[in-house]
Amino acid sequence: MAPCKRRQQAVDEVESAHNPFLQCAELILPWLTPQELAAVSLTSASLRRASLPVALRRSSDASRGLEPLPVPFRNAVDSRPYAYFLYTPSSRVLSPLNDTLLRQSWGSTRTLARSTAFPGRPSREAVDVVGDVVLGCDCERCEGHDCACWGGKGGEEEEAVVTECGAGCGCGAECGNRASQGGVEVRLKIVRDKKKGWCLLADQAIDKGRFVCEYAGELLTTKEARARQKEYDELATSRGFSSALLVVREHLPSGKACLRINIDATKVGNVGRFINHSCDGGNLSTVLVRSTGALLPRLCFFASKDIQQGEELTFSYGEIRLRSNGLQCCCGASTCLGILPSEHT
Ligand SMILES: C[S@@+](CC[C@H](N)C(=O)[O-])C[C@H]1O[C@@H](n2cnc3c(N)ncnc32)[C@H](O)[C@@H]1O
Repeated sequence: MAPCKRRQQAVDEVESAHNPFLQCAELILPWLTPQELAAVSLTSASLRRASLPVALRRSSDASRGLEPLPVPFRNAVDSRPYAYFLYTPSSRVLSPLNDTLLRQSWGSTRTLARSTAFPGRPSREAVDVVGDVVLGCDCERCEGHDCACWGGKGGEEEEAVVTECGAGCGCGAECGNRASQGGVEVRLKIVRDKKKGWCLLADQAIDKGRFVCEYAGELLTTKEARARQKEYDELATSRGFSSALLVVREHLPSGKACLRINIDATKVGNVGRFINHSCDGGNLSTVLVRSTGALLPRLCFFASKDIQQGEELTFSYGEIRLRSNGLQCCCGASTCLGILPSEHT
C-alpha cells in the first residue's frame, strides 16, 4: 500500500475508534441504496471515506457472498460501479406488503448467510419441502435409473421437467442427481457494454452440459406479472429502464395444458438477471428442474455448447416479436432480427 494511503487508513482507524457515529455508519451504510449512499457520502469527508469501501465491496461481488464464488462487476464504458437489486440464490414468493420495505445489507465486511438473505424468510431447503410431507428417494448413493427421483416418474408434467433429488431424500448434498442445487460454481463476471448494458460472461471455460446458474427472482401471479410488465414497458420507453421479467410456458406433452411460471428478477434476483438475448439461441439452454418434494420447478441454465473463458452467456428470449417498434437487439448474431422478442405477458 502507498505511504499516504497507509497514513490515511491509520487516521481513519483512529477517527473511527473514537467516533461512535462512524462506528454506526459502518453498520448502517451497507443497508443503503446507491442513491442514499451517494447522498450520505456528500455530508462529510469522513462519511465519504466510509462509503467508498462499501461501493468497492459491492462491485467485487454481485452475489453478496450468497454464491460459492464471487461474481464481480467490470465497467470500462461508463461510471456505474454496479447494478443495484436484492440478491436471492433461488426464486421466492414475496409478500407485496413487505416488498417496498425490503432491504438487504450489501458491501459490509460481514458476509450474508444464505438463510439470512431475507431475514425471517424460510431458507431454500425449507421452501422446497411441501408442508411436512417428506418426499424423496431412500438411496444412499443415487445411481442412474435405480433412483426413483432420477429422470422423473409419474404424471405427464414430469416429461417436461427434469427431476433431481430433494430435501426429503436419503442422499446428501454430494448426490450426483443435484447438479443445479449448489449455486453458481463456475467463475462468472458481469461486464458493462455500451449497447446492451450489463452482460454476464464466463470467466473460465465451461463444458457443454454443465449447470451454470438458475434464473431466480420473485414468483408472481399472472395478474401481478401483467401489471409489472406494463409498468416496466412504460419505464423502458421513457428512461431506458432494463427489466428482467421472464414468463416460462412449458406445454405439457398432451397439449391440453401449459405449465406457466412468472419470474421477475428486476428488483429481487440473482446473476441470471444479467443474461442477454441472442437471436441465434446463444450458448445456454433453459431447463425446468424440480427437486423432489418441491412445489414448483426452478428455471435453470445449462451450457448448450462448450463455452470459452471471456465469452458472453446468452440464450433466446423467444421467437415472437409482437412489437415491430420493440427494443433494438444488439446481439451481433448473423441471424439477428434487429429487435428483441416481445409477447403478451
Ligand atoms: C434480463 S435483462 C439483461 C441484463 C441487462 N443487459 C442489464 O443491463 O441489466 C434484459 C434487458 O437487457 C437488454 N438486452 C438483453 N439482450 C439484449 C440484446 N441482444 N440487445 C440489446 N439489449 C439487450 C434489454 O434492455 C433487456 O430488456
